[in-house]
Amino acid sequence: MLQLIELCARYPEQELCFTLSAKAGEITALIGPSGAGKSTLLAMIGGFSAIDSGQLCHENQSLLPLSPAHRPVTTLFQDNNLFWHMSVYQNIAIGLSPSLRLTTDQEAIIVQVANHVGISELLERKPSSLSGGQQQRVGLARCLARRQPILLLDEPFSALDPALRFELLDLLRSQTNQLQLTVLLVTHHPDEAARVADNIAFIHDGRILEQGTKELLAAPYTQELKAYLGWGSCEEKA
Ligand SMILES: Nc1ncnc2c1ncn2[C@@H]1O[C@H](COP(=O)(O)OP(=O)(O)OP(=O)(O)O)[C@@H](O)[C@H]1O
Repeated sequence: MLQLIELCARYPEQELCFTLSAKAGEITALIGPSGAGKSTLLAMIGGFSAIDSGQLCHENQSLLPLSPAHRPVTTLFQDNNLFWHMSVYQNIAIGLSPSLRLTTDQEAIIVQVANHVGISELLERKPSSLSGGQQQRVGLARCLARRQPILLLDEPFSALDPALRFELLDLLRSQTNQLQLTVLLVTHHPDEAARVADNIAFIHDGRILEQGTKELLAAPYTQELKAYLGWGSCEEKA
């Protein structure tokens, strides 16, 4: 279980404070308007953003004393940080060993993960020769190969067309179940949250204003979530 208890960061413009629990094998979607604090929340968990107070625990151990490299966390961004001069295989390998010197076990992990995400045929190619969807599969493979229990995704598939987005979300869903990952997914698409998330947290002005299952999207409680979803007065009355 990943637990955030009043985990706060204070900036001159805004205070962000989050209380959230996320279980292994589950996807929590973080939705909310631009500037609400979604990406900063992921950065706080990953250790890339300052924390002023509160608790951050995984399996009852505090992550706060740990540097980013030592946290049980891996992150995938929309810009997947692939290295263009390296092969797909090397791009996955670098997530396991910066020197690219791999053990036999690590080599086996790469082959297995490539198979799971459907890029076995692409391992010798360079990322520049791949489609956007294939590149994001490689980025996801790099994250999965690291075998970290917490996977953070910041709008990873936003640039893809809807069919491809859903295909990759379904892949994420199956890998979350299979590897019992704890997944936090930032998305600007409520339809993505509805498709794959076990839980949805609506973030507004640095706080989680509402959370629940996907029913939240059909029956929002606060005016802020209604406004975010684009509900007008007609829908509210219906
Ligand atoms: N390093 C920082 N310095 C100052 N303010 C910061 C810093 N990091 C985050 N913030 C504050 O946190 C707010 C939330 O930003 P964040 O990028 O997390 O929002 P977001 O919900 O991910 O937005 P978007 O959907 O547009 O990516 C910012 O508007 C800013 O007030």
